[in-house]
Amino acid sequence: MRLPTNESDDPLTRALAPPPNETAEERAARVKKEIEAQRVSDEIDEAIKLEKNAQRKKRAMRMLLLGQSESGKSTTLKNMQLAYAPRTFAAERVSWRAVIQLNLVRSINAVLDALSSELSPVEASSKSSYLFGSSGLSKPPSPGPEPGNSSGILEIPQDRRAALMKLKLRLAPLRQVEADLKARLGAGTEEITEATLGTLRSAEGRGSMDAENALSGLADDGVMPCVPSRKPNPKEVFVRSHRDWKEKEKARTKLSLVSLNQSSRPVSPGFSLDLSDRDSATDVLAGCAEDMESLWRDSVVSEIVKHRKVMSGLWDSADYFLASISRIASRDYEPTNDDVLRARIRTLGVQEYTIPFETSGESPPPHLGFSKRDWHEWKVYDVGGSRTSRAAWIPYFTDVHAVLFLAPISAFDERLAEDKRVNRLEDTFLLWQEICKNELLKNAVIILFMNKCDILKRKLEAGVQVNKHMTSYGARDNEVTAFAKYIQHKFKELLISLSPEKRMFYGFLTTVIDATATAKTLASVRDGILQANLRNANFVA
Ligand SMILES: Nc1nc2c(ncn2[C@@H]2O[C@H](COP(=O)(O)OP(=O)(O)OP(=O)(O)O)[C@@H](O)[C@H]2O)c(=O)[nH]1
Ligand SMILES: [Mg+2]
Repeated sequence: MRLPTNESDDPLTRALAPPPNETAEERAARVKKEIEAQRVSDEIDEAIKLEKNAQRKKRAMRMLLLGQSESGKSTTLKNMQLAYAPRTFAAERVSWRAVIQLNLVRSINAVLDALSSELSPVEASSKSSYLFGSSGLSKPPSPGPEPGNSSGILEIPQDRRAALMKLKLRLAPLRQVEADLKARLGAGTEEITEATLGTLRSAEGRGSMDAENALSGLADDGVMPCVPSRKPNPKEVFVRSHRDWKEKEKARTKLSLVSLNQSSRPVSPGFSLDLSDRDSATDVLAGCAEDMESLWRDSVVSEIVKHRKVMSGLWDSADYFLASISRIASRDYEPTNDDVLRARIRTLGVQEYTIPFETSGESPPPHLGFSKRDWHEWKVYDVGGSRTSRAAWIPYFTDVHAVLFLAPISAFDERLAEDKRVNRLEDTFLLWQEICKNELLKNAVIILFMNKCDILKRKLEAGVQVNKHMTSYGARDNEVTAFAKYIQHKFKELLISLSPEKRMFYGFLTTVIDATATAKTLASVRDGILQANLRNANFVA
C-alpha cells in the first residue's frame, strides 16, 4: 500500500481543506460556522465534564462533621489531614502562622484590658465593650467585678503601678496588629457572640463584604434553635473555600522568611521581592516579645487575670499560646503540628475537604459500585457550628454516609457565646436529638466524639461540681470516668429511642488536640463506617 508522501496526499487534510476557489465572503461564512461549531463542541465537553464530576461526587464517600461552635470539628479535620494527608498538612502549616499570631495577640490584649480596668477603672469602664464586644472574643465573660466598684478592684502596690503603666503603653501597638491580622484573615476571626450578632446584622445592612462573609449561613431570623427545618437561603448553601486565606498567608510567610534571610542568603535570580508586602505584624510582635513575656509572667498581672476571670472569656487554647510567647513572637517562627491543632479560627459556612482514607489498600466490594479511588478518597465537610450557621448544614444531609458529631462534654458549666441563656451541654443534647431523628440522615452512620476530656479532667480535679450545673447528675462521683459513663449512656439512649431505623451507637471519649490518640480513634472510625455501610446495602445511591 502506498502511504501519503505529503499533506496534499492525505485524504483527511484534503477533506478538511477549504474549496480551492473560495471567495472572501465564502471564507468569512465558513470561519463563522467553524467558530460556532467549536463553541457548541466546547459546551458539550463542559456538560460531559460537569456530569462526570456530579456522578463522581455522588459516588464518593461523604462524611459531615457536626456539632456546636468550638466543639472541635475543625481540629478533628486537621487530625484527619495530619494522619492521612500529611504532605498537604505540612504544606499548609506555614499558612497558620498569622492565625496563631492573632490568637496570641488577642489573648495579650485581653490581659491588657483587664490590667487597664484595674489601673484606671473609670477609663476602662467606658472602653469595656472592646474586650468582650467588638473584639468578638469567643466566650462571654464570667461575671467579673464591676469596674468602678472599689470593692472589686485589686490593690496594686504603688511601686508596681508605674511599671505596669509603662508596659501597657509599650504594648499598645498590639491593638493595631490585632486589627491588621483580622483584616488579613477575614470574617472567621470574628466569633459570633450576642454582642457581635448585632454588629454583624447592622454591617449586613450596609452591605459590607466582611459582613457578607461573616453572615455566611446566618439565617434571616438571626439565632435559631438547633437545626432549623426550613429551607436555607441560597447564600447559605454553597461550599466556601478554606484556601483563600491559606494561600495568601503561605505566600506572605514565605516572602517574609526570605526577606528575613536576604542579608545572609542571595535571593534567587528572577525572584522579585515586594518589600511593601513584608509582614509587619511579625516585626511588631518580635519587637514586643520581651514585654509580652514580662506582662504574662508578672505576679500582679497573674492576680488580675485570675480576679477578672480573663481566661474563661478566651478560647480553650489561649493558655497554650501564652505559654509559648518567645517562640511564637519571633521573626523566624514556623508553626509546629501541635500549634496548628491548637490554632483557632471560626469555620465559615460549609467547607469541603478530600481526605485519602486509604490505609490497608483493600478494594471496595464490587456490588457497591465504588471505584477504588472513590472508596478511599472521602469528601469531608467541616461546618460552622454556631446556632446562626446551622441552616447551611441541611443541603449536605442528603446522601451522606457518615456524621461525626462532636460533643464537648467539658462544657457542662458553660453558656453558649451566641445565647447566654443556654447551657452548652444542653445545646449539644438538643442538637444530637435533632441529628438522630432527622429523616434525611436515616441511612447515615452516626459517630459521637465526647470531646475535650482533658478540660473535663482539669475542671473536675479543680473541684467544679457537675451536679451544680446538671442537677440530674445527682450524687454520682464527681470524677471523669463516672461522668463520661453517665453522659455516654444519655447520648446512646437518645440515639436508640429517636432513630427512625435501628442504629448502632459508636461513641468515643476524645481529646482531639492529642494527635497520637486521635489518629488511633480515626482508624477505628473509618473501619466502623466502612463495616456499617457494608452491612447496609441500601446506602449506595
Ligand atoms: N484542650 C482542648 N482544646 C480543644 C479540644 N478540641 C478542640 N479544642 C480547641 O477548641 C477550640 C475550638 O476548636 P475548633 O475545632 O475550632 O471548633 P469548631 O467546632 O470547628 O468551631 P466552629 O468552626 O466555630 O464551628 C480550638 O482552639 C481548639 O484547639 C480538646 O479536646 N481539648
Ligand atoms: Mg471550625
